[in-house]
Amino acid sequence: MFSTRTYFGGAHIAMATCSTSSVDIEEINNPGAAPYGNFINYYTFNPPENRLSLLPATLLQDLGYKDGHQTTLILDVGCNSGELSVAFYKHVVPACEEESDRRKVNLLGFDLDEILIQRAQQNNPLPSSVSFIPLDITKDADQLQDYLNQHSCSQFHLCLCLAVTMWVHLNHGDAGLLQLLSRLASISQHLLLEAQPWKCYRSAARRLRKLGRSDFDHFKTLKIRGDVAEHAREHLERHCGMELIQSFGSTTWDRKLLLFKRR
Ligand SMILES: C[S@@+](CC[C@H](N)C(=O)[O-])C[C@H]1O[C@@H](n2cnc3c(N)ncnc32)[C@H](O)[C@@H]1O
Repeated sequence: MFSTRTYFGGAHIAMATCSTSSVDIEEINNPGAAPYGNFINYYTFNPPENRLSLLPATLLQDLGYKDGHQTTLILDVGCNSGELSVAFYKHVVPACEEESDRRKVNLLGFDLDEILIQRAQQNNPLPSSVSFIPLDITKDADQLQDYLNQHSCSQFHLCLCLAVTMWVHLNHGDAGLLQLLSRLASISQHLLLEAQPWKCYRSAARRLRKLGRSDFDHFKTLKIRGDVAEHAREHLERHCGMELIQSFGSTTWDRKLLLFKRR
């Protein structure tokens, strides 16, 4: 196992070393430097707009969460330094809305990397609506239940799980990936999922070997491989009571944004 944050000569390899335009951060970054995908400079390579441009600003209304009738809770899994969390919030809750309406939409972001969470907390421009906590989703999720209880809700209305699945999969194996999906499905009405494609796994493992470090704990024994997003869809639909309701197309990194809904 890796310690949560170990740096080996900087967290990224220069983009100039990459020859194809579709190469993405999980391929160009040094996984030895950020073995959980906890890159310190993630948003310099993957600005929030890359994904937000695919999502309608009316997403919450489209899902039936409108007119401030109820508290709407959003969960951001593996939120890194919080830039996408805040940008997503601003994207779906326009600034022109009354402050009271903004308060009715609350976003909780969490990440296992405490330093990234400190940065997210320090730079948070919307502390009355957006909050960040350190949490490893593969361990204990009591804090998520506490948050739901505080807001008198049984589930998050929308859960974002963007560019996290590969890191849980590589570090915790097939069982860890399926547990993650099951756990998120059990606490969410809607789940927006961006799973990294298999080519990113190969690149992450290759980079680690180049550093002379042992492989990710589970890479060679993974049975879930190939079309990971399709495997995730199957698991969510067959075992978690969710259904795919929309695909928002592919990002510039060739990743789909899949929206699931509790049946
Ligand atoms: C590639 S970044 C993606 C950040 C953000 N979700 C986005 O898409 O912009 C992956 C993040 O997942 C976090 N992460 C990985 N495994 C995690 C776990 N078990 N629990 C919580 N966060 C985790 C990493 O620390 C990292 O910040």
